[in-house]
Amino acid sequence: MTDAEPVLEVSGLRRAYGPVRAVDDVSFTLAGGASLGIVGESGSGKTTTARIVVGLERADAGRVLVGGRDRTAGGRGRAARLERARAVQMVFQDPYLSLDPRISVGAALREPLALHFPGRDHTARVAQLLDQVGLGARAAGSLPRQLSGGQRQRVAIARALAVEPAVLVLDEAVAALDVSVQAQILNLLGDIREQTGISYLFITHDLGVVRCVTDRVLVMRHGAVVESGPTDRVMSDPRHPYTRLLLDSVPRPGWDPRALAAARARLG
Ligand SMILES: Nc1ncnc2c1ncn2[C@@H]1O[C@H](COP(=O)(O)OP(=O)(O)OP(=O)(O)O)[C@@H](O)[C@H]1O
Repeated sequence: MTDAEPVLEVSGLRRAYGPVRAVDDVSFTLAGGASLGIVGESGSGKTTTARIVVGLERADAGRVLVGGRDRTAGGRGRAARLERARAVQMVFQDPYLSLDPRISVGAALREPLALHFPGRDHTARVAQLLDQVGLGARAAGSLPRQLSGGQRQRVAIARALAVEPAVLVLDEAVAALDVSVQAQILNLLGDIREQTGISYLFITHDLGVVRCVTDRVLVMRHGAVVESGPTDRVMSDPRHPYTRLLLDSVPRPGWDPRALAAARARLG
């Protein structure tokens, strides 16, 4: 954990869908260069929280400050939306859905660059982004279907990084990948954080992922935060019974950090 200024401050967030309290008074901060996990079972409110943070969903109450600026109110105009998008970007679970099948990788990367930095030549930046996510410049000419699932997720990450956001929100970003590819993508995300000082908000149901890539974790249940703290402490000494239950019922056998470490070692 760093002592850096918070890049993201969320306080008193609430969102209900009819009688369902999807997000029920959620507060947290994310420091510059830090990685915070939000864990919880299906329906606990993780995705709704993430979508409010990036501006895809409105909150009934509460505040979202990014870089000290309030992003909760207003923000419907084009300039406000662009400004928010520059600060916070999101990577989704399924790059098949987030990448347009008709658009080449190079064009997909040029899109946000043209939107945010119009009138410039982005050729060098596209090559740099592909390099940053471990894809060669030749990938620029490929269509999504010509790439593997892991390569597509690398493209989605590159596109999210294009505008150099302060915060990347990753919603189950490795859940659709098989274990060895998950390990590669988690490694890549670790490297990118080290190189750029970007902050991550990592939404996942997978405690193995949390252990690998976060320094702090927030445990959600029924829309509320039941426990939070340094990941090591929460994993080794859970204080809330629900956290203990989650730890005792790791969702997929064989998906544990040792398997990840071994897969990483094999991949070099
Ligand atoms: N657009 C919506 N309309 C109605 N109910 C919704 C909507 N979005 C979420 N909910 C409900 O809010 C609750 C929290 O959902 P949310 O998707 O945030 O949880 P989650 O922890 O991300 O779960 P999952 O991992 O399954 O996505 C659930 O009960 C869900 O059914």
